[in-house]
Amino acid sequence: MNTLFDLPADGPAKPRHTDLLDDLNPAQREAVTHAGSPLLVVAGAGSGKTRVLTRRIAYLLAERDVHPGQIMAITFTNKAAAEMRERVSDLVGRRANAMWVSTFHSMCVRILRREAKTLEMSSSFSIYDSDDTKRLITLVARDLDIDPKKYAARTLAVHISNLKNELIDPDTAVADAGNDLERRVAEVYVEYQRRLNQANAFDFDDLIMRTVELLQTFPDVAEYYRRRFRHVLVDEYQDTNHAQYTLIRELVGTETNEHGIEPAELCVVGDADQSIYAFRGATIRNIEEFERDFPNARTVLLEQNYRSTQTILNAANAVIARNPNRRAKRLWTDSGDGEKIVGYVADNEHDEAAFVAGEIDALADKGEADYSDVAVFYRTNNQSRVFEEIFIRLGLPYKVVGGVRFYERREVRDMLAYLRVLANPEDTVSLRRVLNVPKRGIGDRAEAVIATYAERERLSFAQALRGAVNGEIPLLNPRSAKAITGFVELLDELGEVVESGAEVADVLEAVLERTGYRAELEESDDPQDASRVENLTELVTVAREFTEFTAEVAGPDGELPEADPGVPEPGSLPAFLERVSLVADADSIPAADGGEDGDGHDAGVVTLMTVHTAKGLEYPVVFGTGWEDGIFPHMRALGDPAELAEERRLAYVAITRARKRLYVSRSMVRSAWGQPQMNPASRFLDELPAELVDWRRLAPSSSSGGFGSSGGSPRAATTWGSRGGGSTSSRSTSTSPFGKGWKDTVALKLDVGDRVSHDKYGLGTVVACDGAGPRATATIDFGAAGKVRLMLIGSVPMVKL
Ligand SMILES: Nc1ncnc2c1ncn2[C@@H]1O[C@H](COP(=O)(O)OP(=O)(O)OP(=O)(O)O)[C@@H](O)[C@H]1O
Ligand SMILES: [Mg+2]
Repeated sequence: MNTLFDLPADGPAKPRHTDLLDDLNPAQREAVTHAGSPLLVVAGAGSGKTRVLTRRIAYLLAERDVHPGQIMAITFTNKAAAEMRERVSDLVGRRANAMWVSTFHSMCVRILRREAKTLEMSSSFSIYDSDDTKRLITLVARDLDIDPKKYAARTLAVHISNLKNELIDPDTAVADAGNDLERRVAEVYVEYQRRLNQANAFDFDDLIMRTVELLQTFPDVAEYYRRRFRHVLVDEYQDTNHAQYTLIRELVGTETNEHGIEPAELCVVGDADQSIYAFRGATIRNIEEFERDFPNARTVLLEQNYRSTQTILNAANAVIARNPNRRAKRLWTDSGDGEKIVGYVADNEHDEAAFVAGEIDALADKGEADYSDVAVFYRTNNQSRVFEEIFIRLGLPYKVVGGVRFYERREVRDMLAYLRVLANPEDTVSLRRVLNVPKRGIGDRAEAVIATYAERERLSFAQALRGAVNGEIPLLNPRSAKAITGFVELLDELGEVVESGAEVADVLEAVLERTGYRAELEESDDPQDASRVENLTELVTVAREFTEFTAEVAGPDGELPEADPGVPEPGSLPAFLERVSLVADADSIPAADGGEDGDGHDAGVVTLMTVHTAKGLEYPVVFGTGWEDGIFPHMRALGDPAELAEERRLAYVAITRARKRLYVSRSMVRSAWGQPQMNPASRFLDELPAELVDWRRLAPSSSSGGFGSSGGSPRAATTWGSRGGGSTSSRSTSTSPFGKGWKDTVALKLDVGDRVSHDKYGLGTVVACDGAGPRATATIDFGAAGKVRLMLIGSVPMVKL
C-alpha cells in the first residue's frame, strides 16, 4: 500500500464513539453502518441526508478503522464540509487533513495538478471561468470567420459546455455533427480545445471531463486513486451530470481489477425533488438508475423531517405534488404545526423590500430572531439590488452571497490575470487581457499582428511576444515593438519577485506598483475608480489572510500535515489562484470571502441569496420573494413543461430551507429594463394550501396603484377589489386573491401565429398564449429583440397587424 496514507497511529489512543448512533433514527442508523456494497440514501428535504453522510464518516473512522486519507467526500456547501472536518478532527486530530472534502471541481483540480504531465499539461495550469471561456471562444470564432450575429459566443459556449458534460470530445463532435449549428459548434470546439491546451488551461467543464479521460485512459492512475480512496461519499447526488456520474464510477470502480483491487465503497445521498441543475446537464437518471449502475446496491429511505414545522412541510408537499412523473413521498415531522406562512402582495419591488426589512426588524425587536437567523431568497441575482438599497438605508446588516461577485469585478480580474500570467506564462487569455492594461501603447493592431504571427508560426502568444522583442515580427511598427519590450521586461521583473519566494500579497503589491495600475486609479476623478482602489486593497487583504491561514494550518513548526503531491505548495501563488478560481465558482461554494463561517450564517447579518445557492442550507426564518409568473417561475420556463417542473423543484427547495417561519411575497409591478411591468402571481402561490397562509396584504394600496409614473401602464384597466379575507383558492376558481378585483378588460385578443407591432420591440409573431382574463399573456417572438412575454391587460403599446 501507499505510504501516503499508511501512517503510524500518532496522538492519543483512538476514542470509540458508540454514541455516534444515539441521536439517529433506525433508517439513518442503517445508512451510517451499512457496509460492503454501494449505498443510496433517498429522502426529502431536511430528513438528515447530510447528517447521515457526516456521521457515516465519523463512524468509518471510529468503528471501522478507516484512515482519513482513505475518504473522499463530495459536498456542495461549506457548512457540510466544515462539519465533516470538525467531526473528523474531533476523532483523529490533525490527521483529518488527509481526508478530501471538496466539491467536484476542487477534487478534480487536485487530481489534475498531480497528474498534469500525464495529460501533457503543466501542473501550473490556469483554470478558466465562464468569462475567460467566453473571451477565448470569441477570439476563436472571430478567427474562424464565424458571424457573431448568427452564432453568438455565448451560444457556442453553452453548446460546447453541453458536449463536455456529456463527455463528447472534439473529434466525436465533428463526426457526429448533423446540422449547420452542430458543425459550427464542433469546429469552434476543436480550435477552442487546441488553444486551451496551448494556454495550459482547463475550463470548468474540462476539470471533470479531463479527469474522466485521465482515469479511463491510464489504468495505473485509476488504480492509484482506487487504492487510495476506499470510501467515496457524495451529497446532493441528484445534481450530478453525466460527466460527474462517470467520474464517480471510474473512481470507485464497478468490479475487482486484475490486481485484486476491489471497488471502493460508495455512498450517495439525494432527493430527486431537489434537482435544480438540469441546465448544467444534471439528471435524476443518476438516482433512478443507481441500482442498475452499481450492482448489489442497497437503498435506504428516510422519511422523517427534522428541520421544519408541519405547516412548512405541508406547503412544500402541496407544491411539489403538482410535478408529473415523480415518486410520491410526503415529508412529516413530530415537531408540530408552528406558525402560519405569511403572505404579502406588494405594490412594487421597493414596497416588497420595505416589507421584508420591516418584518426582519420587528422579529429582531421582539427577540424572536437574530439577523443571522434570516435569509432572503430571490430567483436571480439582479433582484438583490432593491433589498441592498433599503437595508443600507435602514442600517440593517446584511450580506449578499454570490451576486456580482467580488472576483468578477474588472480590477480584481485584471490583477488576477497578472498573477495567472506570472504563474503560467502560457495563459493566453490572461496575457492578452493585461497586454495593454494599464495603457502602455500596445494597441489592438499590434495585438492582432502578434496573434497572426503566433498562429502562422504555431507559437504561443507568449512566445510570439518575445519574438517581437527580438525584432522577428516585421509588420510590427517600432513604437509597438518598444512598448512590447517594456512589457516583457516588466513581466520578467515581476517573475523575479515570484521566484524570490515573496508572499502572494507582496507579489500583488509589486504588480499594483510597477504596472502603474494603482497610480492610474488614484489619479482618476471618476468616483468608481476610488471604489476600485478599495477592492484592490481588499484583494491584497484576501491574499494576506490566505498566507496567514496557510501558516496556521502548518502549525508553529511550519510543518504541514501530510503533504500531498496533488496540492500546490501551500501559500504559493498557484495555491492562491486555485482557491480564488474555485471560490469564484460560487454556484457551488457560497462563501466568497473570508470572515464568515462557511454557510452564510454570519454573526448578526441577514443573508441574501438566490434559491440555487441556498441548496442544502437551513434558516429559522426564510423570505421567499418575487413569486411572480415570469420571475419565479422564470420567464423561460413558462411555455416549457420540463423547465416549469424544474422551477417547481426550486420552489420546493426554497420552502424547505425554512425551519420555523416562512414568508412569501410578490409584487404587482416590477421594473424590467427600466419599464414598470405588471407581473401576475406566481402559480406556485396558488398551489400553497389556503389554510396555511396568513395573507397580510392581498392587494396593493389604492393610492399608489403601484404602477410608477410612466405612461403606457395599465392603470386604467384596473379596479381593486376587497382586501383581507385571507383565503386563497385554487387556480381554477376566479376568486383567487391574486386576481381578485381585476376586471376582465383585455385590450388585445391574440392567437398563436398573429403578427403584431410593439412600440418598443418592433414586429413580432405570437408563439404562445397563456391564461385568460386578467392573466392573459402572450409570448411573442420579436426576432433580434428575442422572445418576450407580455401581459395583455390594459393599454398595451402594441397593435395586432
Ligand atoms: N435524527 C435526528 N435527530 C435530530 N435532528 C436531526 C436528525 N436528523 C437530522 N437532524 C437535523 O435536521 C436538519 C436537517 O438535516 P440535514 O441537513 O442533514 O437534512 P438533508 O436531508 O440533508 O436536507 P436537504 O435535502 O435540504 O439537503 C439538520 O438541522 C439536522 O441536524
Ligand atoms: Mg443536505
